[in-house]
Formats: sequence, structure tokens, C-alpha cells
Amino acid sequence: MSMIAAFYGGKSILITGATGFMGKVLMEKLFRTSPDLKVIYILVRTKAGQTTQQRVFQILNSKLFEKVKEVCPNVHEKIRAIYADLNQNDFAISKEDMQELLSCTNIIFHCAATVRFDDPLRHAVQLNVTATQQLLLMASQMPKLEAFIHISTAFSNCNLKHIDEVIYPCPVEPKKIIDSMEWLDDAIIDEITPKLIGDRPNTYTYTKALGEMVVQQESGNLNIAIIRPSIVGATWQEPFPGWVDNLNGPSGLIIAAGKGFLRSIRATPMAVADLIPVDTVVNLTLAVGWYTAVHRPKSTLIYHCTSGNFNPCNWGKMGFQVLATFEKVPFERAFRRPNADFTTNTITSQYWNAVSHRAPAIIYDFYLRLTGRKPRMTKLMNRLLRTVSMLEYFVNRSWEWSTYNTEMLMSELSPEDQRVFNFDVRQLNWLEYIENYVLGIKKYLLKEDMAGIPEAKQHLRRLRNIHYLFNTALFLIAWRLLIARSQMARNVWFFIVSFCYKFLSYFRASSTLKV
Ligand SMILES: CCCCCCCCCCCCCCCCCCCCCCCC(=O)SCCNC(=O)CCNC(=O)[C@H](O)C(C)(C)COP(=O)(O)OP(=O)(O)OC[C@H]1O[C@@H](n2cnc3c(N)ncnc32)[C@H](O)[C@@H]1OP(=O)(O)O
Ligand SMILES: NC(=O)C1=CN([C@@H]2O[C@H](COP(=O)(O)OP(=O)(O)OC[C@H]3O[C@@H](n4cnc5c(N)ncnc54)[C@H](OP(=O)(O)O)[C@@H]3O)[C@@H](O)[C@H]2O)C=CC1
Repeated sequence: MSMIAAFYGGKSILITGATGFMGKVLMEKLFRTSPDLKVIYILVRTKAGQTTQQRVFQILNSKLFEKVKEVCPNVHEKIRAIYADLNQNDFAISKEDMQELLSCTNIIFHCAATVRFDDPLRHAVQLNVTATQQLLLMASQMPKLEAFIHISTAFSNCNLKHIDEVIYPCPVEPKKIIDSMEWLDDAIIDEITPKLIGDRPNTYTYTKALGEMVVQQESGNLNIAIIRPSIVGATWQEPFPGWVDNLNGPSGLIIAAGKGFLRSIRATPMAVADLIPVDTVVNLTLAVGWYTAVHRPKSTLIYHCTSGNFNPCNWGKMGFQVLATFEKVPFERAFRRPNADFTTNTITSQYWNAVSHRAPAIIYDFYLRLTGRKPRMTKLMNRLLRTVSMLEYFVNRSWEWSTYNTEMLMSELSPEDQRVFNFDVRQLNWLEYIENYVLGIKKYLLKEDMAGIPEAKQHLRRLRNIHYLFNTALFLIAWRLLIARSQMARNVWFFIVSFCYKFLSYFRASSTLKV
């Protein structure tokens, strides 16, 4: 019997960010392994015209929850969606709901965050710092609370090369930052943002670091743990391989590459691609929840959920395997044939951006205009290249994360718990994982049918022929122009033609002699 699964039985669990990528997988696993849990409270806002109930309904009716419904048929009765907006005071939670949360909650998993790299500092602070502070305040008023698990990121200290499982202070206190956001206007905040984030690449990593400081400073008597996952990718095993539902991390770039939009990137092939499957992060999170509540460590423990030191994969290997998978299962209606050129040189990268990305976009837009349609490719390409430029920081560096606490926890688990809540990435086969990841993107993100593979392959063959034809035509035109204008080109042309002629005459003469 799994001790961790039993621990969550009868518990009232509060999850923030339950509608997000990680939150959904966390809920799914909780219901599947502990169907006798009492209730999961989720803080949900309304979005895209959907009420909180509609959003929950959609999640429960998704493929991700198919297995859960077999194990826990009354799952909808065990989810209590509470309207909340983490950007508002008291999260805009009604009095009655707040009362219920405060008096009943046993465990909190705080997953909500803005993960956008380009969020204005004010917004990132509001969600990643102030909301965390408010949630801690709520937690301190919960008499039955056994553990508060905060999800951070392994990149909160990406300005360091070696990162230990400790909290590194930021120069300016989070409280000062929170206060200053109240009275500074947007223009001044934008101006001081680069100075505040210092050698971090974006407001996301900076505010996640501030969030950790807040957790440390406001922990009081709470039983807290922090989990720091690296780049969270599709599921490895559970509930089934390859599930993914957003474009974050490498997923968006894999789509862009598979559709032939992105063919080159400034990336270091040997740099470690510290990807971690979302189900691995969730298994560790649940194990940490159990350990923190039951063993009540004296201080706040931080757990790195990374793959690099256990089972490293690099971007080169990843890119290679992604391309190999495109051969077997291509994406439909590609713009160009997929290709992946990794370059570490900025000038080469700019050259490829011009030749491989911008030029085809301009040509295609020209074609759209000619055929009376609205041009759109250049705009799309600009957005894509902007996205790529924001991710480049992470694919040109390697980090080392120490994992003492994560390893300690692994050794504390019973063999059954190690199996049910497996977070040992040494067992992960990268080639298989990446293949399933690409397949998952095709099925669950692009919603493409496997029956369309022959047609997609046929389309790629057509693109290859167009590519050859285009290049040959381009070469002939360039050569014709050159010959017309340059004596040297004419000489070279004469030399090549006479060389071929002599070679052919020799070949013909020697074959006649043999006869
Ligand atoms: C030649 C290369 C080919 C490669 C072949 C094979 C690939 C295999 C190797 C891949 C190597 C490269 C992998 C790089 C991955 C590195 C990720 C590292 C991240 C680690 C950081 C820490 C991890 C975390 O803690 S947090 C989680 C990470 N967070 C994110 O990833 C968020 C990033 N996204 C953003 O910040 C924004 O979305 C932004 C700024 C990129 C774009 O904002 P904008 O306002 O312009 O647009 P959106 O409305 O958000 O979207 C516009 C448009 O772009 C699509 N899109 C969104 N995100 C991505 C993405 N990550 N990649 C590609 N496309 C994306 C979005 O859907 C929109 O499309 P529309 O069609 O316009 O709707
Ligand atoms: N994905 C990754 O690669 C990594 C993620 N992490 C961390 O893991 C955690 C989960 O990330 P992930 O699931 O990928 O992120 P998502 O962007 O998928 O989910 C974010 C969640 O936060 C919720 N949220 C955002 N703003 C508000 C708000 N104002 N009020 C209420 N809820 C809000 C979102 O709700 P809604 O659906 O309404 O928008 C959503 O449920 C985050 O803390 C992130 O920093 C760490 C390392 C890597």
C-alpha cells in the first residue's frame, strides 16, 4: 500500500493554478491515486467567456481525466471550484468561501504564477510575489493546515552557474518591491526594471526568486517546502505518455520547427537541455507534500526537480531526435520541410534568420498578395523570432543543480511509493520520451489525426521538389546574370564546360578501347 496515497485520503487540498499545465496533472494524479480524498478546492478565475464551472467541466471531460473517471466516478463532486482572482485583494474570494477554505484546508499546493518572460514587472510581482504573500497569510489562519508546498522554478537563480537547494537573497527586499509597485507609475517601473532584474534574463525568473524570499520570510510556524522544477515538458508515463497542452518551454518551438517555420536557432548543441516531465514534477510534489506534513522538517526544504545531474540530455541530441520523429510522423500542412541548424555564432544566426526565416516569409507574403490574399507570414515570423530570442538565453548555457534533498526524499520512500510516485529520472529513456513528446504535440496540441500522416508525407515530398526547383532556378538566373556581366565568370564557365567535354571524350575513348 502506498503511504503517500493513503496520506492524501480524507484530506481537503487547496490548489492554485489548477487550470494550468502542471495543476491539471497534479489534480489528475491526486484523484487517481487517492480517490478517497475529501475535496480539492481550486481557485479559478473566469476566462475567455467561460465561468469557473464551465472551465472545471472542460478539464474533467478532457482526455487527461479519462482514467480518473474509472477510478473515481464521483470526481466532479470532489472538486470545489472557488472563484478567485489572485490579482485582487483577498483574491476576491467570497466571505463564505474564505471561511470554508480557512477552516477546512489540510494541504496547499501553490502552482499559480505568470510564466511569461515578458510580463511587465508590476504584473509579475503581483502574481508571483504579492499573491504568494497573501496566500501565506491565509495559510497562517488555517488551523488544520499540515503543509504548504510552493512551486518555484530551478531558474529563479539562473544568474548563478551552480545552484544549491537554498534560498539566495535578492539585493532589494521583496517587501520594498511590493510597496514600490503601489506608488510608482508604469513608465518609471519600466525604466528601473533592467536595474532590478540585474543579471537575470527576465521578470519571470526575478519575481520567482522574490517569491521564494517571501516564502522564507513569511513562513512563521507553517510547514513549508519549495519545489524548483527546470523546464517542464510533456508527460513521461502518466496518465499516458506525451500529454501536453501549452506552448511553453520547447513545445512551441517544436511546433514551429515541425511546421517548417523555424529552421535554425542560436543554441549550443552540447548545452544541457534540462527538461523534466510534468508527471515527474507532480510525483515529487506529492511526495514532498507527504514528507513535509508527516516529518515536519525543522526548516523550509527546497527540492530541485531537474534531470541534468541524473540523466543529462543536450539540445543537440534533442533537436536530432525531434527531427527524426518528424520523418516518421510529420505535422500537417508544413510551410517548409523541417530542418534544425544549431549555431552558436550570432552573425551566422543573423544570416540564417535572414535567409531561412525572413526571406521565405517575404516571398510567401508576396505570393499571397499576388493571389489577392492578406499577407501574414512576415508578421508571424517576427513574432516567432521574438519568442526565440527570449528562449535563447536558456539554450546557450548549462547549470548545475544540487539535489541532496530530492535524493534524500527518494531514499525515504517505500519501494511501493517509489513505484507509484516515481521521480527517478535516471530511468527515463530520452529518445523514447522525445518521440512521445512530439507525438503528443501532434495529437493533443495540434489535434492532428494520425490518419493524415501519408498526406503529410506527400506534402513534404512536394515541398522538397519545390525547394529543389526553386534553388535550381535561382542558381541558373544568378549564373546567367554573372556570365553576362563578368569576364572571370565567363572564363570559369568555359573552363568547366571544356573540362566536362574532355572528361566525357576520355571516358568514351577508354570504353571504346575496352570493346
Ligand atoms: C532549428 C530549431 C528547431 C528546433 C528543432 C527541434 C526543437 C528541439 C530543440 C529545441 C531547442 C529549443 C528549445 C528552447 C526551450 C527553452 C525554454 C526554456 C525555458 C526555461 C525557463 C524556465 C522554465 C520556467 O520556469 S517557466 C515556463 C516557461 N515559460 C515559457 O516558456 C513562457 C514563454 N512565453 C512567453 O513568455 C510569451 O508567450 C512570449 C513572450 C514568448 C510571446 O509573447 P507574445 O505576447 O508575443 O505572444 P503570445 O500571445 O504569448 O503568443 C504569440 C504567438 O506565439 C505562440 N507562442 C507562445 N509561446 C510560444 C513558444 N514558447 N514557442 C513558440 N510559440 C509560442 C502563441 O501561441 C501565439 O501564436 P498565435 O498563432 O499568434 O496565437
Ligand atoms: N512550465 C514550466 O516549464 C515551468 C513551470 N514552473 C512553475 O510551475 C508552476 C505552474 O506552471 P504551469 O502550470 O506551467 O503554468 P501555466 O501558465 O500553465 O498555469 C498558470 C496557472 O496560474 C493561474 N493564474 C494565473 N494568473 C491567475 C490569477 N490572476 N488568478 C488566478 N489564477 C491565476 C492560471 O489560471 P488561468 O488558467 O485562469 O490562466 C493557471 O492555472 C508555476 O509556478 C511556474 O512558475 C516552474 C518551472 C518550469
